[in-house]
Amino acid sequence: MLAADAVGLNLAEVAAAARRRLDPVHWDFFAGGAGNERTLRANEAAFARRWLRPRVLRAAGERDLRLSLFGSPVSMPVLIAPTAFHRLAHPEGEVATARAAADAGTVMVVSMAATRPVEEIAAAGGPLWFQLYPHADLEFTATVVRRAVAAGCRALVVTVDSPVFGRRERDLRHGFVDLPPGLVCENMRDADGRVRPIEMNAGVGWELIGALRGLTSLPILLKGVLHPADARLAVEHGVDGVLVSNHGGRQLDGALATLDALPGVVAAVDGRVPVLVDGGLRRGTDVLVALALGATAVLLGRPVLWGLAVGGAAGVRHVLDLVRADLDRALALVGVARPGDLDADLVTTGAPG
Ligand SMILES: Cc1cc2nc3c(=O)[nH]c(=O)nc-3n(C[C@H](O)[C@H](O)[C@H](O)COP(=O)(O)O)c2cc1C
Ligand SMILES: CC(C)CC(=O)C(=O)O
Repeated sequence: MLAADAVGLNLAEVAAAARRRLDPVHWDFFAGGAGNERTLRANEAAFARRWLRPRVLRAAGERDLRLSLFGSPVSMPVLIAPTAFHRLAHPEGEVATARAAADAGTVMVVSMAATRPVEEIAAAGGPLWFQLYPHADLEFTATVVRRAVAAGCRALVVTVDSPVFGRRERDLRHGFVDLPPGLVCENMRDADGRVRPIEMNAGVGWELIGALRGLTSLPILLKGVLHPADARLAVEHGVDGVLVSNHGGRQLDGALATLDALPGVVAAVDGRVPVLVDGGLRRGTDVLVALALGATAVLLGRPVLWGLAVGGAAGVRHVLDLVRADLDRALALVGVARPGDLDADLVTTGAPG
């Protein structure tokens, strides 16, 4: 284990430690967002606008954070969001992240832009889900999906907020356009073993869901839904879960903060499938607010990369442990034992005082 004071007492301190260790170009790739980074900032700011109205004398007792998601049992409603290029943060890359996820008993969503083969990531532990960018070439998509399924991935997370690539000016300024020599997107190999470039696909429509259903019987989640009408369409097209996300502010700058989008999506979905959310969660109390507003679980993006940069698998584990302990304490302090028992009534935007 890492000494807590060596890596940080909270995620902001872990981020600061990561920044000291990382190449500034890679720090900016991880930390940055699109355009003016309004959405990037808004994700965290949305949590700062919520206040908790705890209940007292509820005799809630010991907390129990466990739940089961799409057939994957998890020890807490906090999962690892898909993020690209973990080998920029640590030589072991996604394998270290997967080991931490397995030790912590949670799901890691493997990015299609992972820098370790999905088979090696799976060997480090599970459960894993696999994130997919919808590629124009369905045959290629089929190759990738078959490989992820064979490796043991238990759900597909299809990213739909990226018909084109967001404009990330930090990367443009640094001229960071590709992985350094020696690193490739190991899961972008076609049937002949050649690595394809990551491609965005502006031509894809709702027929995608049916096409993916033809490839796999795995649960399908849509990642990147903000509009209630799309949430409704997603359910009508038979998706198994909706992930409210604006890609950590890296795609459409000016897009709504995910916490502000969440209640509309939850209302539109109306309990028919689980709603998950990511973006800007940095404290157990943030997790609690998202769950109270209707999310079944949340995902962490950047904080996992900070932990990885600081201490490999132990660093990621430290991040997950911090959030778990913080969530547990926050639940006790609002008088609730199980995340599923949280209620929107505990959260208010009312100004304090
Ligand atoms: C460096 C980085 C790389 C990312 N790569 C991917 C990716 O490959 N696929 C994807 O669907 N989302 C990707 N995302 C978005 C995350 O899955 C997630 O939506 C976002 O990071 C959550 O916000 P947070 O970083 O504030 O926790 C990436 C985010 C970051 C920061
Ligand atoms: C480089 C991309 C493939 C991944 C990424 O940065 C993102 O999805 O935000």
